[in-house]
Amino acid sequence: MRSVDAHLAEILATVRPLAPLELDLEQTLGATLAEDVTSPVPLPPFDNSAMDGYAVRAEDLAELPVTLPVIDDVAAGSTELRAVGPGHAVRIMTGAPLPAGADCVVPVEWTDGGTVSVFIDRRAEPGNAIRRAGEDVQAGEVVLKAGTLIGAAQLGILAGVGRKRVLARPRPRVVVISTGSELVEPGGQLAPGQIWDSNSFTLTAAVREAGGEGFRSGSVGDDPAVLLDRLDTALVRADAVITSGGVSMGAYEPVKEALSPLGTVAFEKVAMQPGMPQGFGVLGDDQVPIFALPGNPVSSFVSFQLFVRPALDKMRGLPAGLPQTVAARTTEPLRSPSGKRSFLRGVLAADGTVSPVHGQGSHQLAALAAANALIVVPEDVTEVPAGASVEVMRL
Ligand SMILES: Nc1nc2c(c(=O)[nH]1)N[C@H]1C(S)=C(S)[C@@H](COP(=O)(O)OP(=O)(O)OC[C@H]3O[C@@H](n4cnc5c(N)ncnc54)[C@H](O)[C@@H]3O)O[C@H]1N2
Ligand code: MOO
Ligand SMILES: [Mg+2]
Repeated sequence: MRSVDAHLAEILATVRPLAPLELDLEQTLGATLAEDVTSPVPLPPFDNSAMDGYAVRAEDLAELPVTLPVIDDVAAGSTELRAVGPGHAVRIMTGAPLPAGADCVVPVEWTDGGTVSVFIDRRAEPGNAIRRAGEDVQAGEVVLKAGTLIGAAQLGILAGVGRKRVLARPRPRVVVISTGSELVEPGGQLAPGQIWDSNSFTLTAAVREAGGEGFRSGSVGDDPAVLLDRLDTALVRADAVITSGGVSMGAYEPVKEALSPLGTVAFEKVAMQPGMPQGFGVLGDDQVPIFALPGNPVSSFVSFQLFVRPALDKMRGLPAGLPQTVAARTTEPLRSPSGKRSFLRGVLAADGTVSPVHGQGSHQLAALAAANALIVVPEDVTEVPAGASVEVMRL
């Protein structure tokens, strides 16, 4: 048997970061920047008002209350500005450029709101409610470094510095294929012996949660030839492929049968529970990674978290490794097979305790859905007493 760490190491040694592409701004959510992005201008580009109010000279507020003539009215976007002379006020809106001569803004709440003249009864210090040019970003400053994962805020600052296109590693495109002649699409009728296909949905959703683009290709039954045909189609658009089922010791194991002869996909027993039987390798001239995950729903889900997610991180140009763990105290005794790392499904509570869910079989998908964490029991531990500290991966 191969250890969890050795299996992941083999996977990470094989997968490569995707090549950067010029992406349209709107395609960049979840992509990873492949260039340092600088701002061509300072941000804000000009001194402007932080509040709706009146731009004045602070020296004119020396004696309060005071009434000043309103000589102009500037909205955000205004370009023709009259300078604020001594004893003058300009009505100004948030974001509007500060007129020359003014050195502070009096918020409208401190005034009578007048449009011809304004009555002010509260002092504003020089600089009050003014946002200075370059206060956020200097011209030429790097706002995002290569390697940054683009979320909503990062996408926002790309737009904020005027970028329409950026060089970034795209989200990996992953095709998900399930195998098994017992599978029926949800919504269809079950005949005796049949079940609804859940893995193709779970794994496609897991790809999306992990920052990839998931394409669900549905089930190919148990025929290795149909699988090979489906893989040919998938390879046209896929950066990686995931299959579920057909990798164990049965008489009909289409994934193993189809891929073993190619010599580029190895089927292993990984020393873990669940998820022991699985395969990994590459397909086609482009050496597209393929993850042949076990059919049991919990086994394929756990294998995804341990192996596919880090591989997708690497393809995205992000740091890649086993999911982080946190320490927790188990509320119940735990058992684990000797020589395998166990990933028990549990509920991690706010008080730092974790409770294994009822139903630890690798077919028990409802129990997985009730869990929010995997309790990791090392290979050399077979029993953990209640109250002991355990490592936990959040789901
Ligand atoms: N003699 C042995 N039998 C089995 C072994 C073994 O070592 N010796 N390993 C067991 C373990 S562990 C696992 S895990 C499974 C792996 O099975 P396969 O990858 O070959 O998957 P299948 O046989 O196709 O299906 C297993 C199980 O999962 C259900 N399944 C499959 N696909 C789906 C799907 N898309 N949605 C929902 N459920 C699915 C399928 O109906 C089976 O119940 O092998 C054990 N056997
Ligand atoms: O390893 Mo299997 O994944 O236990 O059910
Ligand atoms: Mg099987």
